[in-house]
This record gives sequence, structure tokens and C-alpha cells, in this order.
Amino acid sequence: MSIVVRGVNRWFGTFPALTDIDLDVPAGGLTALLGPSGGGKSTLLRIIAGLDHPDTGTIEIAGRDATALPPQRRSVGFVFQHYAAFKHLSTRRNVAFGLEIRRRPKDEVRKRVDELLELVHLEQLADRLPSELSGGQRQRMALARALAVQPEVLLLDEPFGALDAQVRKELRDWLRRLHDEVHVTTLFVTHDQEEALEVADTIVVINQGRIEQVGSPAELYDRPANEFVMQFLGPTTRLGGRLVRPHDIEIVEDDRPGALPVTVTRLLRVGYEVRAETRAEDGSTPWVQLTRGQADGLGLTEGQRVWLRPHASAAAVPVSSPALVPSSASGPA
Ligand SMILES: Nc1ncnc2c1ncn2[C@@H]1O[C@H](COP(=O)(O)OP(=O)(O)OP(=O)(O)O)[C@@H](O)[C@H]1O
Repeated sequence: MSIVVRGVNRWFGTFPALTDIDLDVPAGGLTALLGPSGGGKSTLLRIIAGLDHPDTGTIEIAGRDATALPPQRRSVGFVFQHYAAFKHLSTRRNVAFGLEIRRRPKDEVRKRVDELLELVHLEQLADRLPSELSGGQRQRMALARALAVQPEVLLLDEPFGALDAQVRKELRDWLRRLHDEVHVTTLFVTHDQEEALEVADTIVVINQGRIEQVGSPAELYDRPANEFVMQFLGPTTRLGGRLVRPHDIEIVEDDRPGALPVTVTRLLRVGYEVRAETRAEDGSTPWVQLTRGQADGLGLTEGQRVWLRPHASAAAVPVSSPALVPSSASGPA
């Protein structure tokens, strides 16, 4: 394990920002801390970085107890959303900064910075000032700067959060490829489930200061631990007493064991997909996501009576209380 968190609690006044956090971050992996705003992701990252301190508990980094160490002695590199570069220094000097203050020999600094600029594809822009770079290029510079001092652990707090969707997507692919090259243990914060599912080897879902589940993207998607995790990873709908994904529901035209009778109330075409909204006798309103081909094949019409059942392989979690799953939160947008 590269980062080991044990028994961490953090209160801000009487507000519990983190409660009983135990976490093992595997060495060499790309791990996402995923959760809604205010869940405690940044607080946990800052505690690991040494920028904040837990009220109880310990932090171990690369086999050493780091709980009492200042940030610069933890062997961590970090990058934040609004990265503060030195505005008057070139890209090259920004990347070199950490090595220069450690008084590394000039030749070594030049060689290492050349390697890093190549790694982040900024070798052509080495002499530009930060103000002459795009947002995505600046974030790549920030990553090169964090990697310069060869940290054991790289901590990224919403590193692409401030960028537009297209650049975010490019940087996300790039981070994955970069990580495949350098294999430094990386922990990054995101509230974007797609980003976590696409990029991470391991996802830690954190909500209201507690860890809800830890697993690979496939484990979380196929076996969500609870309603929260399932809802956070994508659209869900309530079918009988269970929460399922709308594309995991099968529509059948006659009564079969375990199928729920419903009436189709609305058919909505959205691009290549069709959303069938329905109403069951108990007043619940499950909706089903189909392809246009499937909907045409079934010849669905509004007002039609059909039966719904989850696919055999569908992920499902029991709904603990009706109040927890308001239909507005799980219905189509
Ligand atoms: N210095 C502070 N003083 C008081 N409360 C704080 C402080 N820092 C964070 N909090 C509170 O702790 C909770 C967790 O904050 P944190 O920044 O860790 O959440 P987050 O999951 O990173 O959210 P976001 O995605 O919005 O950044 C929030 O409710 C926040 O308001």
C-alpha cells in the first residue's frame, strides 16, 4: 500500500467533515476520490498532503508514518484546480522550480526538466509564460512541476475542473496514458462519475464524510453497495421494491413471473434512445431506456399496458425507504 489512512476524523467546529475514515490506496494505481460537493473529498486530500490535520487517526505514506510531517517532507506532489503558477517565470522555470530550491546541480535540472516537458508534450512551449498557455497546457505544466521532485504520491484536486468539457476529456485520456508511463501512485478528486469510471483503477466513493464503497469501476457499477452509490453512478429508477438502471429493464407484453404490470404514460425520443415513462398500480413511475430499434420492434404506444422486469444480469439494490428515492431524483431529466 502506498497511502494508508486509519481512523481519521475531522470536525470543523461541531460539523463532522470526515468520520472514521480507513483507506488503503494501492501503490502504482490511479485512484479516484468520487463524491458530491461537500462530501469531504478535498479535506481528505489536504490531510494526506499535510495541508490540514486530522483530529484523530494516522496517515502513512510509502511505509512511513507521515501524520506529524510537514507537507514538504511527505514525498507528495500536488496539483489543485486553480493552479497558481509563477506568472513571471517561463514554463521551463516553473517546472524546474522544485528542483532549484532543492539546489540540484544545473545539468541534472536541465535534463530532468527536458524529460518532463517531453512527457507532458510541452517541449515546444518551454519558453512561454503561463499567460501564453491554454488552460489545458497550464494544467499539464502543473503536473510536470509536481512530478519534477519525484514524489512517491501524486495528489490532484479536481485538476481539470475549471476547463471546458472537450479539454477535460482530452486531459483525462492524457492522464491515463501518462500514468501508464510513469506509474506514480495517484489519488485524484472528482465529482464527475464519468471521469472516475473512465480513468481510475480504483474508485473511493465518499459522501457526507464517510466512505460508501471502494472498488474497481466494474465492481462499483455491477455491485453497488447501496442506493447512494447506485444513484451517484448514473440514472436509476424504482421498480417494485428495488432500484435498477433504466436500460436494465426489459419490457414484455404478457404477464411473466416477477414482472410488474404498468401503463405506458409517455414516450420520449432523445437522439438515438427512447425513454418510456410508465405508471404502476401502486402509483410508482418506473421509466425504461430503450434504443429506437427496440421501441419500434415492440411497437410501443402511449396508454399501452405492458410488464416490466429487470434483466437477469441487472444490478439492483433494495430501496430502504420511499422517502430516500423521490421520483424527481430518479426520473428522466
Ligand atoms: N476550513 C473549513 N471550515 C469549516 N468548514 C469547512 C472547512 N473546510 C471544509 N469545510 C466543510 O467540510 C465539508 C467538506 O468539505 P470538502 O471541501 O472536503 O468537500 P468536497 O467533497 O471536496 O466538496 P467539493 O467537491 O465541493 O470541493 C463541507 O461541508 C465544507 O463546507
